[in-house]
Amino acid sequence: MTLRVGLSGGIGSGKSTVSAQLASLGAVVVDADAVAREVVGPGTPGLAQIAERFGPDVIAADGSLDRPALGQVVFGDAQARRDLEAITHPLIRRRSQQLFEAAPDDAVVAHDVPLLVELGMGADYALTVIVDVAEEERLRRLVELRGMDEQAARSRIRAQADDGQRRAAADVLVDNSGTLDDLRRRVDDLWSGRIVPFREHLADGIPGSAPGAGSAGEDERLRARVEAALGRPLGEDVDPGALDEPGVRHGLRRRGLLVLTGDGQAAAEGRASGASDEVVIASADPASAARLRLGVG
Ligand SMILES: CC(C)(COP(=O)(O)OP(=O)(O)OC[C@H]1O[C@@H](n2cnc3c(N)ncnc32)[C@H](O)[C@@H]1O)[C@@H](O)C(=O)NCCC(=O)NCCS
Ligand SMILES: Nc1ncnc2c1ncn2[C@@H]1O[C@H](COP(=O)(O)OP(=O)(O)OP(=O)(O)O)[C@@H](O)[C@H]1O
Repeated sequence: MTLRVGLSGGIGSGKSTVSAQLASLGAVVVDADAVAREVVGPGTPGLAQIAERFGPDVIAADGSLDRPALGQVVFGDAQARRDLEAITHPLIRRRSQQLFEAAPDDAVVAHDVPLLVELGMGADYALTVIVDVAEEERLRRLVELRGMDEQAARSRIRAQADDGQRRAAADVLVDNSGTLDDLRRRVDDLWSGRIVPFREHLADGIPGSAPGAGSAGEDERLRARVEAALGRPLGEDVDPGALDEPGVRHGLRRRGLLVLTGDGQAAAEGRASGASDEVVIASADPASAARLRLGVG
């Protein structure tokens, strides 16, 4: 089972820098901006639809998409941006799915997607990583280091979620307000401290202890985390369908919890309600023995 990590951040936050390092550490990176380019390449149906909606002014002399021209249109006009997204997002989703499926079974797939929060995609990932830098610093980097026009950068920032909304969606915040060296160390820590143990944990089918094997305090804390994710107290039985709801799954993962089938295998997405007549909730932290066994009511 691949471990899918969502990576996002505002424009200019350092996502590309982080995803390049994750790739060098062994992750398979699926880059939504690159996919977005591919699906509107010369001769594609995507490009034809854009030409139909936005007219010849956004097509360059060589027949390719004039990206700066289209950017000028859509980042100043929310309806035009929605129209563009209605064309491109289904194509981007389909192509990304193919790339996910092509990844080796035991891979860590890092999905670098600028609009993860805006599109409510948090529940798609085992871990959501947000690269965090205050807006004014991102603006400075975009203008000074990438030579972007300040007004153009501001209008893209306005088209995106704000820093608070992104932070609220994060399982892990990677602060990138320091130097590139600071960032490199943080990403190394993220890889060795969170991602690799998480993957090993999944691959092993969560070794070790039976439900109830944690200390009493640990088991109690686990129960409280599950109840917080569900938004209600747990009875003896739980409808596993309730655990499959995207908001709940996301809430469980944000609290570092994994849903397993009764035999201890990690439940695949949307399969907590599979064949088994019970589910087990475990802490994603390999050091914790706490397990909660829930009968299927
Ligand atoms: C408008 C386009 C042609 C401008 O192209 P350009 O080469 O100037 O920018 P590029 O695609 O490299 O994007 C750079 C950054 O702009 C921001 N951005 C791009 N699209 C959007 C959008 N729809 N809403 C908010 N921000 C966006 C992201 O931070 C992205 O990383 C292009 O961004 C586009 O086709 N956007 C629609 C597809 C999309 O939503 N892409 C985002 C990834 S899902
Ligand atoms: N800690 C840092 N200190 C200084 N410069 C940085 C730092 N992190 C990233 N940068 C630079 O800031 C710019 C933006 O970084 P990067 O391209 O990785 O961001 P991004 O989030 O991928 O942007 P986009 O949203 O446009 O895809 C780049 O020029 C990058 O080299």
